[in-house]
Amino acid sequence: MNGQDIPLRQKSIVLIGFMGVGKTTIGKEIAKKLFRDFIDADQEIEATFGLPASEIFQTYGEHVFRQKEKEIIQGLCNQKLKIISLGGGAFLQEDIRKMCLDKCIVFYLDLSWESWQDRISLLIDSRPVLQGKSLDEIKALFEERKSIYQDHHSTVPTDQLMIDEAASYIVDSLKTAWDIYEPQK
Ligand SMILES: Nc1ncnc2c1ncn2[C@@H]1O[C@H](COP(=O)(O)OP(=O)(O)OP(=O)(O)O)[C@@H](O)[C@H]1O
Ligand SMILES: O=C(O)C1=C[C@@H](O)[C@@H](O)[C@H](O)C1
Ligand SMILES: [Mg+2]
Repeated sequence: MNGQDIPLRQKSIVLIGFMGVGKTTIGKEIAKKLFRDFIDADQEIEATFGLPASEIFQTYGEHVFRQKEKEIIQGLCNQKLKIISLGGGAFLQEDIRKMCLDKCIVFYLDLSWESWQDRISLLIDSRPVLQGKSLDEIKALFEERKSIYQDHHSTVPTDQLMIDEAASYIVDSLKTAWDIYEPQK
């Protein structure tokens, strides 16, 4: 099915952004508020290999992780009414960007470097892409990755928002868009 054949109200919601901006945490809250299922692409990949992402990287290499990531996200994009959190590097792949933008509604969670740094201790052990990097190298990656997130439908400035507030912001903007573009009779 092409994206234009899916009613806006039924399109799955995709969250993108750098590691640790809150895609998984906020995604779960959105799912509760909209009574939809939540799916985390990273967790699906990890379940396929029976290994955490860091061990998939170590054992098979990043390219195997990325290949599986594309397959999994393709399957997820073909499902309606889901809330989907992508891994921070998923939008590096043009095919993934295209699929998500065509079939789903894509929200970019935008967090400043200053706020992101406060979370680093929560992330460093479980995100292979951060391991062995200095703070300057991580900052360079953070800045470089911004360009891949520029393809999206809506931005959520998350710096000043608690988890529940960010989820409400997304739900409210969805409801506004649904009412404008697909008013219920
Ligand atoms: N708006 C927020 N305010 C404060 N803390 C937050 C917020 N959003 C997320 N967090 C915290 O930041 C940490 C990282 O969040 P989360 O795992 O949801 O990020 P992610 O975007 O899914 O990362 P990844 O791409 O690596 O999977 C968690 O400990 C979470 O509780
Ligand atoms: O930013 C990245 O490249 C990654 C982010 C995580 O969500 C995982 O998808 C994996 O650790 C790679
Ligand atoms: Mg996550």
